[in-house]
Amino acid sequence: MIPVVTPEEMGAVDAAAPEPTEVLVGRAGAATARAALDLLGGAYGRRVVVVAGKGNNGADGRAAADRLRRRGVRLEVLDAADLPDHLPAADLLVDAAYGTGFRGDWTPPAAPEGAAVLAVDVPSGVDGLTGEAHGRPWAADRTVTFAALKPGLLLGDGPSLAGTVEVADIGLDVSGARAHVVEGADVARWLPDRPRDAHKWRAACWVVAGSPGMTGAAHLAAAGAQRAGAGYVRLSTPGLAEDPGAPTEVVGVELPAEGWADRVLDGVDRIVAVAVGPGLGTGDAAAAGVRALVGAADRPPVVVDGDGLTALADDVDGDLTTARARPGHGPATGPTVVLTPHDGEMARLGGEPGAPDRLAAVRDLAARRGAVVLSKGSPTVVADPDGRVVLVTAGDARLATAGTGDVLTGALAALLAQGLAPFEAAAAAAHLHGRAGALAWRRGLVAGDVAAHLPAALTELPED
Ligand SMILES: NC(=O)C1=CN([C@@H]2O[C@H](COP(=O)(O)OP(=O)(O)OC[C@H]3O[C@@H](n4cnc5c(N)ncnc54)[C@H](OP(=O)(O)O)[C@@H]3O)[C@@H](O)[C@H]2O)[C@@H](O)CC1
Ligand SMILES: [K+]
Repeated sequence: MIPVVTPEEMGAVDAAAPEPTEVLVGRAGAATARAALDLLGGAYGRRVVVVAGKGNNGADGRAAADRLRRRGVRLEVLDAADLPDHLPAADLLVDAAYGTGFRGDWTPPAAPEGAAVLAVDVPSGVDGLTGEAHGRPWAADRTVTFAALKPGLLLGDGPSLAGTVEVADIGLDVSGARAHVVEGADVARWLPDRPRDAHKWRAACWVVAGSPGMTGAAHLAAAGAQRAGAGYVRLSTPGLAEDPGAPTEVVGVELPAEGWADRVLDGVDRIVAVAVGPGLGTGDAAAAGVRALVGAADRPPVVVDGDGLTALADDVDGDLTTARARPGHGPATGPTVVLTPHDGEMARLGGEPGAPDRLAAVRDLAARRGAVVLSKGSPTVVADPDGRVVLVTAGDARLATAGTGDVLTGALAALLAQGLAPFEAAAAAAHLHGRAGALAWRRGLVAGDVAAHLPAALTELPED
């Protein structure tokens, strides 16, 4: 996992560093110079303009300039506070105006025509916490950031202005980071090896979703569970007797339209995880069923999505979502519920979509609900009530198509059923789901394709 540290947290890391700032600035300058040389494809005779501010970000840029000059690069260092209307011609512009200490607005003259842009730590003008661009920052081809990623490189305008982001180690200890970006190697580590005596019940899950006449979401959730490695998928749509459209290998079990939660709880003996909510409808019976199931003391771990989340809207303090899973089912401690809201559902749950500090907003909701919260978006953010946060950058705009959320819900249930703890299951599901979308077609993608590509996403994981 790649650590993500807010500007404020970075200040504390910096204050705790045993080395003086000049030493850190020297290393930051060296890393910047290396990235510059890489972008330039050489040194001698290349023209580089460094725009440097008066803080440490500017100091990093000046330190890089010294190194580059010694390599024969033709350098001009310009003061960010006193820029000409037109910047001199250059092969590379190094943006070291402002870093995490930026405030206000930054509307510099245009970058020299044809010059590559290298941002130091964060593109100047981009808020290191929120990713919001203030003014008209230069769009970088590459950003070299120090010690850890900053949220502002991953959120808001950050990703489109930062270009390719590289984290340079400058000797700071970021082991206390509370947020991380998930990588394939993490997911590989979390997934259990398939045991030799694997039998279908080992990773059995039950999808309770859909409503009579509206079975698409249920089918997609079931397919997501199948393709993310569930050994057995049971599917029930309350009030629906026959479901000829369900995926072939799914085992249909009939549930009454009302009072179905008791029937589920009676039948979960060998079921390791339950998914509830997609397409269930917002009628009273559906909502009562969700509440009874989620609030039951003896249920397996459960992932709640879609209409299931609406049913939990009033459970503000998490009385239902903190119900303990029964012994032997799910983790002995920690949360046993995963909530997977998009922004609208997040607001319904009392969360704050669009909050400037998105990581804190998701973390707060998880703490209040006593549940893992997976906030869908770009990136997807997963928080545990204990304060841990991961960002999943694997997905892209292609996933913003109807039904992909249902696939994610099913995949998440399958990972819970394979024994992952809720936080890791949510992070892994979001990663695999994002990769499945990326591995599928560039255009014309439908949700079923995402499910169909989950095995490819699992297969491409590095060997643990
Ligand atoms: N963390 C670490 O451990 C390490 C961090 N390092 C580096 O330090 C960077 C953070 O440095 P920093 O704190 O000095 O802040 P920085 O971004 O240079 O800006 C603050 C200065 O700019 C000014 N200023 C701001 N906005 C302005 C505006 N719109 N227009 C005009 N002026 C404006 C502001 O002025 P003031 O508010 O004081 O008036 C202040 O003087 C970080 O991003 C990384 O690159 C590494 O060197 C090594 C280890
Ligand atoms: K910068």
